[in-house]
Amino acid sequence: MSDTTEASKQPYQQAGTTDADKQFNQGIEKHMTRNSELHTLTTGLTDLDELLGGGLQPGQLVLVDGPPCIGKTGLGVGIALANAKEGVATAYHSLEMSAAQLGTRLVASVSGVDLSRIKSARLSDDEVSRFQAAAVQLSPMPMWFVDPTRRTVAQLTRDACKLKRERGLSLLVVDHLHLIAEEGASLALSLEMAISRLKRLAVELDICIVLMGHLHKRPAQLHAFFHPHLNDLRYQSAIEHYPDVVLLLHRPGYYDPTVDQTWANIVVAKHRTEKTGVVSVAWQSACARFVDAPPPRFTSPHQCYAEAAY
Ligand SMILES: Nc1ncnc2c1ncn2[C@@H]1O[C@H](COP(=O)(O)OP(=O)(O)OP(=O)(O)O)[C@@H](O)[C@H]1O
Repeated sequence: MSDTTEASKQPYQQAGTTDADKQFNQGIEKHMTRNSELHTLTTGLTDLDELLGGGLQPGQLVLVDGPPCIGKTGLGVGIALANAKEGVATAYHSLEMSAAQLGTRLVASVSGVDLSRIKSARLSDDEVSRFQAAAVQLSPMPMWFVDPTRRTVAQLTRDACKLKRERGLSLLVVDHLHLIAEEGASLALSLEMAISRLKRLAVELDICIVLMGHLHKRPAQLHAFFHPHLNDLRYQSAIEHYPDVVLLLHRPGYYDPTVDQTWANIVVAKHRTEKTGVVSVAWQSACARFVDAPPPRFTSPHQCYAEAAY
């Protein structure tokens, strides 16, 4: 008798009995085991970690966006430091700063010493000891700076694979997207290709990639009073498809000198598996870092509206 019974000819089968169902159930079990083994990566910011469902995950591409000098590098350095401190193998690929400049940013971020005072070498005794303590804290951390002359995704991929193989890389910060060149492609195509390839790299190496971008297109006059949204970014199709998480930086004081200059918000504008929302943090300009902060005190009705409007 052939196996073409009535049941096997049905175009559908009872839920839970098909091969696809079995594969689905096995997939869920595997996913749950994997999740319990996953090492969540911190952002270094308590409320942000909470909103992100515990933090960032291996395999994720995280896009951090905002206008020039809003603090993208500050956030990237903070995420890299917070994880390297925990022993997470971390690489920082800055395409805009030398290793020495990046080193200065790291020391300022750890010590809280004013960046301009470090650069001018005019430090008080207290600052010298904080600087030295930060350097001692930094030296054993598993953090690598990637050669800033490596400017294509292919070069970046080779370096990341090597670091994964030799050092167990878990976190890669790429600062920033616009400086990655894809030869022979238009800017739009080059950026979309870079975003998609970095997503693939994150999955293939099972690492978290934090990518800084500047894809904002919103008119500046609105920025002080409203949080940025996902649809304020260019290259929507790439943004919709590839990053797992999109963080938008917003500092009302960036646009309006009359408001509290430390007040900053991080908008989780996209998250593939968690809810979106906004967290308030504090921006410390002198050492270019974000730190945890209590909820902001509203100093004008416009600022209240910015909170309520998201
Ligand atoms: N030497 C310094 N002294 C004082 N503030 C500084 C110094 N260096 C940086 N900052 C602060 O850090 C801000 C820039 O932060 P950051 O470099 O993280 O921004 P960004 O968004 O990464 O900039 P870009 O778009 O140029 O990459 C400046 O606007 C300033 O507030």
